[in-house]
Amino acid sequence: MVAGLEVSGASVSYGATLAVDDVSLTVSPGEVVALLGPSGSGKSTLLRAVAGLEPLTSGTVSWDGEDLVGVKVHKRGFGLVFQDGQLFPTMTVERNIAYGLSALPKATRRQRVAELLDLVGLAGYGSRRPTELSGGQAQRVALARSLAPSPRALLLDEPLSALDTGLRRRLSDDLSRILRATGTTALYVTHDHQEAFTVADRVAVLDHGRLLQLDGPEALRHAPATREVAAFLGATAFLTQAQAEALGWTGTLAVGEMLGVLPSSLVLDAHGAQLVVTDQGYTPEDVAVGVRLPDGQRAVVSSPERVESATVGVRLVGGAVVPA
Ligand SMILES: Nc1ncnc2c1ncn2[C@@H]1O[C@H](COP(=O)(O)OP(=O)(O)OP(=O)(O)O)[C@@H](O)[C@H]1O
Repeated sequence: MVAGLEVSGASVSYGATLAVDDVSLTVSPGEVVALLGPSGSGKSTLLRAVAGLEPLTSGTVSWDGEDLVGVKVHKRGFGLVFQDGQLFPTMTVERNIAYGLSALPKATRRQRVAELLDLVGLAGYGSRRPTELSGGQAQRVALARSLAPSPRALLLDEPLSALDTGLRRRLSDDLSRILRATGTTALYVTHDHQEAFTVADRVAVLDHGRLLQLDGPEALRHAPATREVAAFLGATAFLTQAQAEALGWTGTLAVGEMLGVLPSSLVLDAHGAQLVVTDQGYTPEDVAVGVRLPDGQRAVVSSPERVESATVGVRLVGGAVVPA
């Protein structure tokens, strides 16, 4: 028996669309697993199936070995957080958080609400209405409300995606801290790589309803299971040992392996291989310089400034090892 959440051979169809295709995964107690994938990859459908909001076409969802198929949403013991926290607009923040705590004596309830407000950094906001909160504050309240009844697991569907980028980064750090401080078991849907890698212990990469890989951030970065996963994580080119060495790489590939070139794999080096600059784009931190590799593939190197010449010297210092 596997403790925690176990999804086994789960499929969900909408008519002819197979939205989730034979997915199996486990989330151990206290673990946070992110479901990451492009739009339409089946992340939300899988989460909704775990929540009981979507029926499985086949497979099972269980908790501590107890089959949950047929168990109603509110009987599953999971907390849910959605993109728009769906707070009750006429209730104060305090009453929103206390919503699932009606069984507790009043004093205990108050104490629990105060604890949660403190946990999400909103002590003193209890008497406000949701309309008097910023988007980020509202999502913090939604999180506090879901955590209040101490659910056995939290299911979060793009909880930060309605927020602007800066706030999303800060809140994903906070979320990660809060989930760990409370030892919460969580399944977390996002299409944002950075958010997934910040919040989760392990990341499940989905595409076309299939689970491509489920691993820790380190393993995903350095050893993606397939070229498909590497490309999704940002690899733009795949090199043989000889091609990598020609760019200054000093590592060794085993037979049947290739090196995926990520944006962090190349550095500027005046004495390195001279490559044609194909395009340049500003990011808030740097200039992403597109270069043409000798075999015609495109890669990206980070530069502090715009490159004014037609070619630039680069050296390959790393990459993701993938099966050829
Ligand atoms: N209620 C529905 N009826 C019919 N098809 C649906 C329904 N919900 C989702 N789908 C289809 O199922 C597939 C998976 O959708 P899902 O919303 O799970 O993807 P997602 O990875 O969460 O995407 P996004 O990041 O855009 O929210 C898509 O092809 C989608 O069009």
